[in-house]
Amino acid sequence: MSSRRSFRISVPASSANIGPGFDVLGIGLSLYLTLDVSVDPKHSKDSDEDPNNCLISYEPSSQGFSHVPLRSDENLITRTALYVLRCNGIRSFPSGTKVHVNNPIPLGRGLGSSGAAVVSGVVLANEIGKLGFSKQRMLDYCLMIERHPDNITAAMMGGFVGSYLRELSAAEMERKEIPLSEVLPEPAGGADTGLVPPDAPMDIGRHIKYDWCKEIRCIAIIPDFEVSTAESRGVLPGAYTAKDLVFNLQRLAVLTTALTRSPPNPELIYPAMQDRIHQPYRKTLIPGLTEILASVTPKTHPGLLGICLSGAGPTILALATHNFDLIAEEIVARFSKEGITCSWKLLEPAYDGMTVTQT
Ligand SMILES: Nc1ncnc2c1ncn2[C@@H]1O[C@H](COP(=O)(O)OP(=O)(O)OP(=O)(O)O)[C@@H](O)[C@H]1O
Ligand SMILES: N[C@@H](CCO)C(=O)O
Repeated sequence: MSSRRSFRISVPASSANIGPGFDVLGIGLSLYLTLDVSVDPKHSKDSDEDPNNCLISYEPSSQGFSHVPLRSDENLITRTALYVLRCNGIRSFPSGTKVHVNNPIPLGRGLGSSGAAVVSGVVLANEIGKLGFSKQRMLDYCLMIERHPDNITAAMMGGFVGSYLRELSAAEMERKEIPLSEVLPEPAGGADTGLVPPDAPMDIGRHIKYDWCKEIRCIAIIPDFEVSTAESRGVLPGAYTAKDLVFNLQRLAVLTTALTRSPPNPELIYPAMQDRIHQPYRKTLIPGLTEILASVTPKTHPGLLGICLSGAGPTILALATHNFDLIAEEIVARFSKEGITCSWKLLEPAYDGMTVTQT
């Protein structure tokens, strides 16, 4: 009997922060990274070319097709998987592993491409290594790699979520890979020294899934340039005034419930999506940001509920109930005045998050 296996992993894009919820709020969005995975020992020759037995390919229409690395210890998806496998005593992929990636999520635009890649990598290891982890346990591994829980939790769990990292003990903090400021800078677990990387602590991330008012849809206006999350965090200050913190906390408290109520109230939501913690500082990286956020309002554009920077930018997220084209075209036109071209997409929340299907 053949021991061939094949399955598909699907992980949604996400938008983090939603204005005041910096590093806290996220929404899974209906744009999916998929991995078609097969393990067939009869095809071991193909995968033997990779040091860890994994032949990676990308659909030509994928974002990043021309430049994402295809070596398994360099590609973010497979190096994440290798890290999880090695934590669990498995050094490499089984002979004959093939991973075909289809990625419609633009890279470095604030739509959670790295979060989706990390989630898919952890799930890949869980399936390949038959590790039997729950989504909650897989989140721990994801959070060892990408530290802010907002995109990761939305991608894994789906829907509209609030999340935080639990306080780590002194012993846990000593481990040099926690907290990582950004995505793993080095290949998984470093070079393959044969050492087992330290395992992820339990229950690093805590979350709650909110309801979502079904009339609200998500417009993503995506400029044609990248801002890396590292760069976009680099412009933030190290400390904030109590006034600015209270400004965000007050809005956050109202926003999470306002987005669940039907009919949604633009007079409550629009001001509740304002922020003083990250957006004002990121305007230096995103020409036109301040003007766009201030001038496209429910009064100028009926149907609009609220507007914010998506994740670390440069994508703008507009929440609306109707008039999607007019809202998107206005923002596209405003970016155009800055010499920036954009595309836009009308998306729904991805309520289920990551899924695995046997194929
Ligand atoms: N499908 C993928 N395959 C391989 N590498 C990927 C993939 N998706 C993302 N990456 C890596 O992640 C990088 C983008 O991560 P970054 O955190 O800067 O932006 P983002 O996740 O798109 O935005 P944000 O975190 O603000 O939502 C890419 O440049 C690439 O190195
Ligand atoms: N909360 C994060 C999301 C990007 O990963 C940020 O805004 O930097």
